[in-house]
Amino acid sequence: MIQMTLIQIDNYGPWTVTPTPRAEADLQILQSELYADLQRQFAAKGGLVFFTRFDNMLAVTNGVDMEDHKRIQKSIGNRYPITISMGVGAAETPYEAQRKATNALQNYGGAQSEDRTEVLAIDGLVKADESFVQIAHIDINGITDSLTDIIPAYDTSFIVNRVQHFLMKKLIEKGSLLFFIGGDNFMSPCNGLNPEGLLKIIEEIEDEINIALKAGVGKAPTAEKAANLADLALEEIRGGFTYNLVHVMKNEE
Ligand SMILES: Nc1nc2c(ncn2[C@@H]2O[C@H](COP(=O)(O)OP(=O)(O)OP(=O)(O)O)[C@@H](O)[C@H]2O)c(=O)[nH]1
Repeated sequence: MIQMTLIQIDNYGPWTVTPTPRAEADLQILQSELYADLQRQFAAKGGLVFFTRFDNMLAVTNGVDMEDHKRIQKSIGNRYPITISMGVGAAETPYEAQRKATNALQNYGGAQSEDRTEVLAIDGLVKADESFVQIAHIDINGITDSLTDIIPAYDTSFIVNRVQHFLMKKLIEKGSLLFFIGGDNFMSPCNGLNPEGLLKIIEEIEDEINIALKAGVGKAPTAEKAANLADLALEEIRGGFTYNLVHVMKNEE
């Protein structure tokens, strides 16, 4: 079972334009600092936050309990000019877990409802003995040599965004999520997706847009361990220890 948390800034839209539109640079600083702050606090408990849309962030939070969520929520409220509400859900697939988390929060009212602040809506938490996270770290082959050092930076960004769209569209059909994490890298919480299914998606994308991908897959009880195993599996592909385009590493504990 995987646990996903939706982190939503309370009543953020109206706040950004009250009393007049706030300087965009200040909003970018706030969003970036909030993301880093949440990443640090959830990572301390083995979680992993994806910036998603910044006003709405999704995190894999296996091992992060109700008290942990409350403490993080209170800490943000103490130090920021905004507050956050959170929804938590658990399921066999990441898509279903985030759907439950979102629905739990939506039941407390709208994102811009003035009556809804610092809500913690828990649909379900993963039990320790059922905690399982599968994460794929997906990377574009040789982007530095083939694109970054060759074509204009914006054109490379366009291609990376196109790859992201194709991956999201194909992975959502398997109940998996996909997040851009920087450079030419994506992470996919993908409980329930077998390596053959991921390989098929990689092959389809190469056929459709001529972009070669590779993926390390990590399986562990927490996001932190699964992501690290995915990184190690990806390094094994880079290092030529395997010629597979999808390489899996499991938690040995
Ligand atoms: N967030 C994140 N970014 C990474 C990671 N590894 C690389 N990057 C980013 O991705 C960019 C490209 O790095 P690489 O993927 O190693 O370069 P590459 O040219 O694709 O080489 P290969 O991946 O070996 O084919 C770097 O400039 C970083 O911005 C990672 O593990 N996490």
